[in-house]
Amino acid sequence: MAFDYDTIVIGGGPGGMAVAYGLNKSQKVLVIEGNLWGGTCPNFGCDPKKMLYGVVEARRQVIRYQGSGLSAELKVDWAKMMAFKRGYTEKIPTGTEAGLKNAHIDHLHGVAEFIDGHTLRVGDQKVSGAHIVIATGATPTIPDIPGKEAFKTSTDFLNLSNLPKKIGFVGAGYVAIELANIAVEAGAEVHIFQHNDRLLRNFPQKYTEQLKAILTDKGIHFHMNTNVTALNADDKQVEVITNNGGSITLNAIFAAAGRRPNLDQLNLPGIGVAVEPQGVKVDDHLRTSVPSIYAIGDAIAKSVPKLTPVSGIEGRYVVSVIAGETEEPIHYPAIPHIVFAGPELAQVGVTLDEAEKHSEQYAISNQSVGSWYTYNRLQDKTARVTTITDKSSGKLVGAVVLAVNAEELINDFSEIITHKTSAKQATDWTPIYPSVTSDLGYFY
Ligand SMILES: Cc1cc2nc3c(=O)[nH]c(=O)nc-3n(C[C@H](O)[C@H](O)[C@H](O)COP(=O)(O)OP(=O)(O)OC[C@H]3O[C@@H](n4cnc5c(N)ncnc54)[C@H](O)[C@@H]3O)c2cc1C
Ligand SMILES: NC(=O)c1ccc[n+]([C@@H]2O[C@H](COP(=O)([O-])OP(=O)(O)OC[C@H]3O[C@@H](n4cnc5c(N)ncnc54)[C@H](O)[C@@H]3O)[C@@H](O)[C@H]2O)c1
Repeated sequence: MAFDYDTIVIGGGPGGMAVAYGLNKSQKVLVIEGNLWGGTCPNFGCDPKKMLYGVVEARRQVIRYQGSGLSAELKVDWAKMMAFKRGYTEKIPTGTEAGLKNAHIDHLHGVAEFIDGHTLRVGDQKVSGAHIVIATGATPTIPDIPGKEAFKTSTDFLNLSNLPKKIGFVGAGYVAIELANIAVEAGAEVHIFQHNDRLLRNFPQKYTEQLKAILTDKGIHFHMNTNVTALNADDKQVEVITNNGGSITLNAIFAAAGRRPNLDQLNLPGIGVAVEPQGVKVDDHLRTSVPSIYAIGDAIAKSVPKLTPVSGIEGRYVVSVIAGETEEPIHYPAIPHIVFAGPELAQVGVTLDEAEKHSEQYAISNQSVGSWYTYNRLQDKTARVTTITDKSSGKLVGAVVLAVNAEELINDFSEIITHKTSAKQATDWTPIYPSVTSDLGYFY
């Protein structure tokens, strides 16, 4: 049977793009995008978030240096900071589309819906492919409570033209903590409502409690064990009603209670693709229950974190499966994850909980490093690093870092873990001195 395309990709985010560019060399490929070319990460996720984070962190670093040679009092100009962000994001959709044109990859703007395992409807067009890859990402979950129409999302936050005076977040995960930190540093009164007593559940509690204390010192109000039960909004303000009988009036409330896969418009039940609450069900070759259809990225149910690099790994893996280059199941390297909260909290590999449970197998080294040269230089007094080594091999298998520049050390640790580097190999070279990497030898 002849199809219009060898492979059709639904979703023009990091996952979908990895598939399109990977297969384009050998196949006729089509990418379909229903919203902004480039997807969540560069338009309303990682990249714009980190541009705002960079500005507020620069101000915070000046505060850390008070008494060490800097004394300026800096204020965040929200409108100018947003203009800086827009200078980047406004070019993303057209730039991404231009990249597809230059690479001669066919692309279609519109929302795709399955007709059968090989055919899609996009508006009034029908297109068919020998393979179809679902790379549709995820979208914020809106808590189902009376007045829920008043909820704004992370996308709205990253587009706010003015910073509201008093704002709240429902949830205490990555999105809430990162955006709350930006808002409080920029001068807002910030409230976080979390239904249990745990923030950032994917990180060790000892570290999240330390981060919570730091963020509380910055002025964030944590309302733990608190359910938001209703919202009562007018044009200017929103009354947030909670289960413990209280209420607080804010100028904006953001839903940051997780993200759900974008599957509603695909007609997956209609064509027999199995779905779980966390996303499309896939096997260890990222095949769905319909053999011609694969799924990747934030749209799938999986145990690894839903992050941009993971969507990329899965996209490149599906390329090799579809191209017939591998029959091996997908193998994930050690995947670092981080919350950019000034300081940054990052983790990779075997978790601290796991290491504590299996003390016969793992050795844990927990060090307060605030007085080390690298962290003292930055006046990062609360910096802390935990390394986890396998007792039998002596090799590093996990790490947690809380520091203003945790992204750097965690990247080093990830590389060491991924390549199963021995302590000798890890330190048998000459990094720049002084630098984060030149400290590696002290962790062994
Ligand atoms: C505020 C925020 C901050 C983040 N920060 C980080 C970070 O610092 N680091 C990190 O690694 N990750 C971060 N993430 C997560 C990261 O953005 C995602 O993991 C990543 O974008 C997933 O890529 P994807 O290709 O799977 O999906 P997406 O990037 O979501 O792309 C999917 C695309 O599919 C399109 N689509 C959906 N349904 C259809 C349809 N039926 N037809 C056609 N097109 C469709 C969507 O419009 C979208 O453009 C952040 C996310 C958010 C929200
Ligand atoms: N730095 C990063 O890499 C980064 C940044 C932002 C987002 N992300 C990605 O986006 C995903 C979504 O982030 P997120 O923060 O929305 O989700 P999350 O799953 O990290 O956190 C959701 C939080 O909301 C809480 N919650 C759920 N329902 C609630 C309710 N009704 N009331 C109060 N609290 C409630 C949960 O207990 C949890 O603490 C992340 O899992 C991650 O994959 C990554």
